[in-house]
Amino acid sequence: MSVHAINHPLVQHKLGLMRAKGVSTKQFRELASEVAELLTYEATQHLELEPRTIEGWTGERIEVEKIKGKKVTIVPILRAGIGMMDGVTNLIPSARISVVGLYRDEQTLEPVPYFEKFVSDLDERLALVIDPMLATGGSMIATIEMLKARQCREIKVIVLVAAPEGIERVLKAHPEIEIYTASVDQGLDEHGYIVPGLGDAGDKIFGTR
Ligand SMILES: O=P(O)(O)OC[C@H]1O[C@H](OP(=O)(O)OP(=O)(O)O)[C@H](O)[C@@H]1O
Ligand SMILES: O=c1cc[nH]c(=O)[nH]1
Ligand SMILES: [Mg+2]
Repeated sequence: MSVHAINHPLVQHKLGLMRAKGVSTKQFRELASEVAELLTYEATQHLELEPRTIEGWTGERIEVEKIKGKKVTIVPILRAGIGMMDGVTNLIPSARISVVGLYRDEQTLEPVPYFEKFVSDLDERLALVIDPMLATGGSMIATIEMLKARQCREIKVIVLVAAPEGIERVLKAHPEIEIYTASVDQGLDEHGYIVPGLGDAGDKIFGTR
């Protein structure tokens, strides 16, 4: 299955608080981070482990497990993806951060790239792309293509809310991608906003407008 809608009660409760008219910047930002943390827990459940021998508390050698391979890279899509960073790094504190800057042109709804900075060795890392909103899917597809162009082979997407249109478009272009979300909403309005959605997540996280 490629879309994982996480119905955990804490996720649903927190997402419900985010949808309220008049939610404050502080509340929205805190909730975005908390939901991101819970979704990260789900998205990382298949990370491979490998055994490691350490000296245990008695002084005996014991075998424990550690996550295999190179450190995960988190890929926030600017701006709004930054609002999920604290939650994700709470769970994966040693992750490496790659940053993609994209905004969606308000008329064409096409993604406009303006920044990129990737960590090394993307071919050996799991990339967790984070953005609160998957609407038409344009921004996410552009990001996935930037990662694939750098030989990244394992990509998972974490979004707070997704529209069915965006999911379909991402999976048509990149069928192997796993999408983790707190909600698959009804669809898009005439301006490309998700309904019922969260409104403009970037504005709410940054306190703009
Ligand atoms: O699926 P799409 O149709 O591409 O839309 C989703 C994108 O739109 C929003 O960003 P926005 O362009 O508002 O930029 P911002 O984060 O700077 O506010 C959102 O955070 C996604 O990146
Ligand atoms: O509903 C939407 C769609 C795109 N970007 C947002 O911030 N919200
Ligand atoms: Mg925005």
